[in-house]
Amino acid sequence: MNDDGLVSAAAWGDWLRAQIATTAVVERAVTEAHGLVLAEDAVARYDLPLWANSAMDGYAVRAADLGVGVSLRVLGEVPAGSGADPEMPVGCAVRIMTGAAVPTDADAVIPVERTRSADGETWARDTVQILEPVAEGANIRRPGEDTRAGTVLAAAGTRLTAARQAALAAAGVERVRVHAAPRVAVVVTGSELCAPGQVPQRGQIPESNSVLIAGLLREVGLEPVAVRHSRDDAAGARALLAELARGMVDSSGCDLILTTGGIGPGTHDVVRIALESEPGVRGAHVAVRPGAPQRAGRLTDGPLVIALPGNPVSAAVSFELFVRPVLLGMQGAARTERPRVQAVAGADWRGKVGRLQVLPVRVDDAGEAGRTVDAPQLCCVPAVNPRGVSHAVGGHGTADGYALVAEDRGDVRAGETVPVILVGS
Ligand SMILES: Nc1nc2c(c(=O)[nH]1)N[C@H]1C(S)=C(S)[C@@H](COP(=O)(O)OP(=O)(O)OC[C@H]3O[C@@H](n4cnc5c(N)ncnc54)[C@H](O)[C@@H]3O)O[C@H]1N2
Ligand code: MOO
Repeated sequence: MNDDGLVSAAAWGDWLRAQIATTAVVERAVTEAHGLVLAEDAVARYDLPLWANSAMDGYAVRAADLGVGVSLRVLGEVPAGSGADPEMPVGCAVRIMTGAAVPTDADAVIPVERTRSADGETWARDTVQILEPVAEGANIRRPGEDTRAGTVLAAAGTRLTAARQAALAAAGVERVRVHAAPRVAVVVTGSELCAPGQVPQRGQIPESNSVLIAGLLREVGLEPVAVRHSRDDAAGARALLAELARGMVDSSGCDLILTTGGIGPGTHDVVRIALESEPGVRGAHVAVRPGAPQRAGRLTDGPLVIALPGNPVSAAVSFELFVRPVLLGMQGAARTERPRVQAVAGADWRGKVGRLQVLPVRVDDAGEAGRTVDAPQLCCVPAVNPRGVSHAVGGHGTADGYALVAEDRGDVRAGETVPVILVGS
């Protein structure tokens, strides 16, 4: 790959992946591991459910004792959390609550609604009458019917979502081995940028890329270790990158520096100027719209740097296509790309053969495009004007996803199907 040559999006992604070093493997409490990627399989320690337990508030019974109008002697009560296992002679019942361990002698639970007490109260004290019998096994959640002890609940390479974390906690897994979260520093560049809340003077704009990139990092479970702004001053930008590379952000340094802006051919494009002398850093014109200019590589004895274009939508698209997979790859994730869904285009738009087009779209399941098809399905319409995407930070904020129009496709016509990455929920 030549510096500043035209490369496909796939080739640029492959080259970036080849630069990745996976982060250290560390042990964490399951409760502290949300969003991290498992370095080893996590195996259920307990059966789920752990005990035969009741799915209903009612009476633990022997199914063979039941019949319409039959009365059973009530021996007592087993609430959830009780360790009691009362003996149940024939013709007896025990009040039992949802989640409570079912007595060994019982083989069914009859919901309280299918019973009557002698005194008209909901719950019988001494004798309960059966209104509608249940079959053997009814309303008992069997040990291991969900998951057996010894089952791999989450394989190495899996990211711990809240649901996976909860599954591990429920199955008695206390600690997991995970890849440490990559430490990411963010640098935005541009002398035209003013801080949020400051009133822009002529030529200035409110800075938004740091909000975008820090937020996208949080959406992938990472808190940036530093967010800095460099003016368009080459010496200052070089000094800031060197400072971050030396690990002066905090005592532990960073694994990745993400920059936005300043990578074009302009006289003030300071990130390009600062990185041009770095032997491990490559620049390329990637065949993708938006997000064509890209520069990345490893600083000498230092972290990986990925320099994204400054246009806000170009930066966001570049993050989705190139940075997110790198962040997950650094953590050994088995899956580094989001799934794609098919959606019907609700409008015509122009494409360009030879470029992967990544168009921010609004997606719904009954929108304008729904009228062009018989069955309800996902529809997408451009969230920005397809002729001017890269700067359209406002329209981009209304998008739910990115339509991906392949390099060989060109124009898209209403009613055609396009793959979409959903990002907005
Ligand atoms: N002669 C050429 N000019 C440009 C080319 C080219 O190939 N030849 N490519 C264009 C494309 S495509 C892109 S993308 C941009 C990339 O330029 P930079 O990465 O150098 O970005 P900047 O010039 O610094 O900024 C571009 C644009 O984005 C705004 N911006 C930058 N940072 C922020 C921020 N933190 N928050 C909000 N907005 C930001 C900036 O004001 C500019 O409007 O180059 C084209 N030009
Ligand atoms: O590549 Mo630029 O990101 O099209 O606007």
